[in-house]
Parts: sequence; C-alpha cells; structure tokens
Amino acid sequence: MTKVVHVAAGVIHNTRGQILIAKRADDAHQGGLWEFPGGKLEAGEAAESALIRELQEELGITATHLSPLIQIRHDYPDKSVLLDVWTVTAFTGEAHGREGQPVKWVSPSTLSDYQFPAANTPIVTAAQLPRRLLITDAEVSVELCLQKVTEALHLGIQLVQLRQKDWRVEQWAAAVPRMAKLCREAGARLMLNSPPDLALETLESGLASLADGLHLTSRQLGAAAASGRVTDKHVGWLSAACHTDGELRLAEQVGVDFVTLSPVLATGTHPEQAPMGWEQFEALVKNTKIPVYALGGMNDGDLPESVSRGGQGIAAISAWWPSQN
Ligand SMILES: Nc1nc2c([nH]c(=O)n2[C@@H]2O[C@H](COP(=O)(O)OP(=O)(O)OP(=O)(O)O)[C@@H](O)[C@H]2O)c(=O)[nH]1
Ligand SMILES: [Mg+2]
Repeated sequence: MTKVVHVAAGVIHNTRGQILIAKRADDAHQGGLWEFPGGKLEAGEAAESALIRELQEELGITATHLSPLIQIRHDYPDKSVLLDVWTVTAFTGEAHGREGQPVKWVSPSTLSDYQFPAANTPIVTAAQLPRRLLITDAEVSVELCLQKVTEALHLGIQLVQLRQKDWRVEQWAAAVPRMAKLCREAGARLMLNSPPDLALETLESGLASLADGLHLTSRQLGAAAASGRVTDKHVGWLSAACHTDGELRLAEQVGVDFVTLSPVLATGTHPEQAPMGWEQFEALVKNTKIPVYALGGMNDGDLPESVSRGGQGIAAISAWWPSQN
C-alpha cells in the first residue's frame, strides 16, 4: 500500500481580507508552484500543532485562531498526500519568507491567477467560499425576494443561491440583473438554481452568465453526468445538490466546484426525507474532495458542528430569511 504523507497547510487571512500564498522552491516536490504554507506532520503530532509549528518555521508567525477548512487526499505520480487545510484568521508576528521563499498577500478573487499544485484546485475554491450559503425561499415575488436578500446581505451573507421554482421567465429576467448587482455591491456571489434558459446538454445559461454560476438539482446533475459532459468552464462556478455518496461521485465526475449535502437534520421544508445526521455527513464529506455545505434544518448554531465534521459550512433558507411581517 502506498504511504500517504499527511500535510497541514494554512489559508491565512489578514485583516485586509487578503490571503497569503508562498512560492515553493524550484527543487522541491511540485517546485516553482504557489502553495498555502505548511508542511508534513511529525510522528505523533496533531495537524493543528504541526501547522502552528510550520507557520512559525516558514513565516515567523504564531497562528492563534484556526478552524478546519478542507481535507484533500491526492495521488501524484510520485507520492500520495493528505492535505489537511485550515483557515487561520488570527496570528501574531509579521509574515515573511523565513526560508527565502517569495510570499504574497493576494485578494481571494485573484487566487485563480496563480499556478498551484494539482491537488489545490478544491482548496482554492474552499478558500474563496464563505461559511454560510443562503438559499432563497421559493414563494416570493421579485420585489420581496430582492428585499429579503438585501436584508440577508446586511447580516453578512456572502453567497446566495436563487431558487425560484415558481417564477416565470419574465420574473427571472427582471430579477437576475438586479440581484447580481446587489450581490456584487455587497462583495457576495450569486448562484442560479434552474434558470428557465438552462441548456443542460451544454450547462449554459445566459442568465447565469450575469451571475457567478449555476446550481444543479440532483436530477440535473444525473443528466449532466449521463451526457458525459465534464465542465471545463462554462459560467463561473458550478454547484450541485447531493444526498448520497453516489451523487457526490457524479458531482466529481461532472467537475462541480461545491455541493450541498442534505438533509443533515430534520427540516420542515422536506419532512418526507429522513435526515442522515452528523456522523453520516462526516463520513460522506471524508470521501470527497469537493467543498460541502450541510443543508437541512440548519441554523447559525450548527455552523461549528459542520466545520468540525469537515464541512465548508451550512446552507439554509429560513435561518437568514427574516420572516414576513
Ligand atoms: N505546504 C503545502 N504543501 C502542498 C500544497 N499542495 C500540495 O500538493 N502540497 C504537497 O504536500 C507536500 C508538503 O510538503 P512540504 O514541502 O510543505 O513539507 P515540509 O514543509 O515539511 O518540507 P520539508 O520536506 O522540506 O521539511 C508536498 O509534497 C507538496 O507538494 C500546499 O498548498 N501547501
Ligand atoms: Mg512546507
């Protein structure tokens, strides 16, 4: 059996909203590429302690606030790694390349301009994604929906999935440009769930090109996988709704950037589905490389649980959808 090298790496944020990347030495494994600083665990060492030690050695900083972001198991031709990636939101000291390596603070949206090792693709996505994903409530008018999303953006929501199953074409066409503008101005991203002009064969939608990407229902995911189409970049991000390990495999096959996994807990919106619970959520997350939002019965209080189980965070409708009054 191949030995898997366990590596701890940090997506380090500064107070200006930037992320630190470092360049790997030319003669190192995956040399000359950019990386998230970190290194191999020593015998008996926990990932979090290893990361704190590596960041001290490589950058001269002491990480003081860390939370798990994503775990990626990747096989290079010459070696297998388990990348245990953490978000570092607070540290002391001034980060500098203590081993002579170039280091750079960059804005999250420009991360895709840098060349990283192949294993890093989902890490870059995870680094750009927030912890909370708002899904809009289906039964509202365009105006009410815009108003509620505005309120949610004020609450700090940074990712919105527009899911208006009952809207007509005209309503979609009227809402999307305005919603996209609202989100852009708040620094948030907008995903469209089943826009009326979606062409499943090509995974394209003119409306989605006004937004940041497209969200596939599990049925659409199945159809996209069956058509044998693998995205190599249609319109921004591609996300999908998954409920089983099989659907997570389909999402990987299609090249989906992130998923929701549901129902984790019991939820009033889908009372007929039995919740999988946190243990099953954790097991399914462990078996995929894609960032996963827990969905179903989620409230802000569930966020730490999702993160500790390996999730990207939580997705919800009602939690950040102030009730009508
Ligand atoms: N630190 C880090 N390593 C990564 C990333 N992506 C990735 O594939 N790796 C791989 O994970 C392994 C980590 O190695 P490392 O070179 O940082 O380990 P280290 O700091 O302990 O170095 P050393 O071997 O010089 O003591 C390498 O094989 C590297 O190619 C990443 O973003 N950050
Ligand atoms: Mg290192």
